[in-house]
Amino acid sequence: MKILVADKISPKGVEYLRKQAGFEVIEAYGSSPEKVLELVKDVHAIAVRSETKITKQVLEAAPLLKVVGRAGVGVDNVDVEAATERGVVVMNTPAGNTIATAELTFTHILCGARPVPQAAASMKNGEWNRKAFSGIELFRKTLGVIGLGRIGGEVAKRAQAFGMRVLAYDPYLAPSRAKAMQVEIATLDDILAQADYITVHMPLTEDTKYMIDEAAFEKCKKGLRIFNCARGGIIKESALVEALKSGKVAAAGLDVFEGEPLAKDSPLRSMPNVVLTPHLGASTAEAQESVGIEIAEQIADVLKGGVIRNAVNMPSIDEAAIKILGPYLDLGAKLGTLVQQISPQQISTLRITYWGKIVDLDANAITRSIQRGYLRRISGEQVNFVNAPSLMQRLGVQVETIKSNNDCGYTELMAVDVITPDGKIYSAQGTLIGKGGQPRIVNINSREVEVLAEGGLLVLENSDVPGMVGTIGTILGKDKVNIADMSLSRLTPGGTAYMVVRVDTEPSEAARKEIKALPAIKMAKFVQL
Ligand SMILES: NC(=O)C1=CN([C@@H]2O[C@H](COP(=O)(O)OP(=O)(O)OC[C@H]3O[C@@H](n4cnc5c(N)ncnc54)[C@H](O)[C@@H]3O)[C@@H](O)[C@H]2O)C=CC1
Ligand SMILES: O=C(O)C(=O)COP(=O)(O)O
Repeated sequence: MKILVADKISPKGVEYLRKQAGFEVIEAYGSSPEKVLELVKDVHAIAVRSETKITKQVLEAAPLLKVVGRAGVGVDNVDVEAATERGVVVMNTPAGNTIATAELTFTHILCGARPVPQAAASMKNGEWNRKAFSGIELFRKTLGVIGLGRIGGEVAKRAQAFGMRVLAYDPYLAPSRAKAMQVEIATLDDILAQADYITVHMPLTEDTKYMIDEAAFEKCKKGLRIFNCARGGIIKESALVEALKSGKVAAAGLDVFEGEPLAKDSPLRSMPNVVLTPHLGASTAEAQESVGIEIAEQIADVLKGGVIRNAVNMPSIDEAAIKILGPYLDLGAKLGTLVQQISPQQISTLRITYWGKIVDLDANAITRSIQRGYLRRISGEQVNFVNAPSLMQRLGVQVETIKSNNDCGYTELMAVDVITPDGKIYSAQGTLIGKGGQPRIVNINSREVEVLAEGGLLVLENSDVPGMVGTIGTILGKDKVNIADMSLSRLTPGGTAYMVVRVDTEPSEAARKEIKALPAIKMAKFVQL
């Protein structure tokens, strides 16, 4: 397995990857986009920070790629949608650089209050100027924290220790977290109107882009001090420059920019009351060691087929959950492929119902496994846990899941129904039986059956006439196909009967034709689970 370390991560992380049996590590930092396209052609994993861009083109140039690991938080440099479609897991390390970034933010806040960088630069110039560099205090001032997640929360704590009043705006925040943090929950307008200091800590999204623009600065107090150690573009740079010029903003501290690296001629570089750092939030020894080792371990786990942690494009499943979920994922995949093989090619809905104990499990993972099973014969090797939902969406199939509390007659049961555009339903139900959780199919197309969900199944619908079992047995015997298991079902004697025959090997085309040609046979399908 080949791993490309495309941005500089901790040597300990690289070392961890090198030590894994069968892993080959290539370190190539600062490569041009063309060089990246060349480097990825035979790699199974790529480790990045925020520099190397993993675009759609890069993903297309990497047919073996399974995982992109981001040693840090923001995945803005990765085309996550394209990765998801290609079944590539994108993962980050959400907590490893929280403190480092909170501390850098606080450094910026302090430098916004007291012009230490400017005073230090003047000392280096041989000056002794005590008049030009006076400041203000943080004590009893109001700090507006926009985005009270991991980093915003740590900044708020530090501000409280400095005796600041903290207002927080975060529309997704649970009131209990705000209460626990002892911050005042506010609207964005409250913050703009009341804050002496504002700091932003959210990802750059459609909602957060230019959240602080000309109109927002209009609403602020004169002399505002503002900081961005999250993502460039949350504060509109051109509006900030104007607000600094007019005196509306007294000081600003920026670690991130609309374009990185920041243009040499950016007006921000020459403004005296602005402190700039080149995206250093996560650049501490501790944070880099933490995220570097973490991402290396996460990548190794994925490549070895183990747990998937901190994926941003699929639910993460830990080791304990995998142990519990394993048999359900297997049963789900089998039911998915079974219904696909007994139904028409075009369907409009895949409806999944869970009963009993399964209702309390992480159904999201099982639902993905069912979709992966359904797509196995349609999308082949390309389908996996990551892209199964988006492939279903591309086919225009709606996926519905129902958790039912009704009595289903089993301790646990899952049903997969496909509904065709003209409203016909094809279905399969399964459960786990015994200590080891043996997967059993207990219903096909509303007929009760009882067969182990494994290997090949001959699913037959026939008129309930004497001698059918013998006839089928003889045809299969002639074909040297051994019967492992058989289940018969009928609603009324002499009506339509259902026969599910589990076979050790696949019947030949000739044998299948012979079965289909029998006058009593209404439907005959060979299904491979
Ligand atoms: N300068 C640097 O080197 C670093 C920058 N970062 C960036 O810092 C930012 C925050 O990181 P974390 O705190 O770890 O993330 P987080 O996910 O813990 O917190 C983000 C918060 O933003 C909130 N949010 C989302 N949309 C919002 C909106 N429209 N208005 C207000 N709040 C909104 C969310 O509810 C969440 O609480 C990210 O953009 C990350 O990429 C992170 C690490 C280093
Ligand atoms: O983790 C983040 O979101 C960061 O912005 C840190 O970026 P970096 O790893 O220092 O290039």
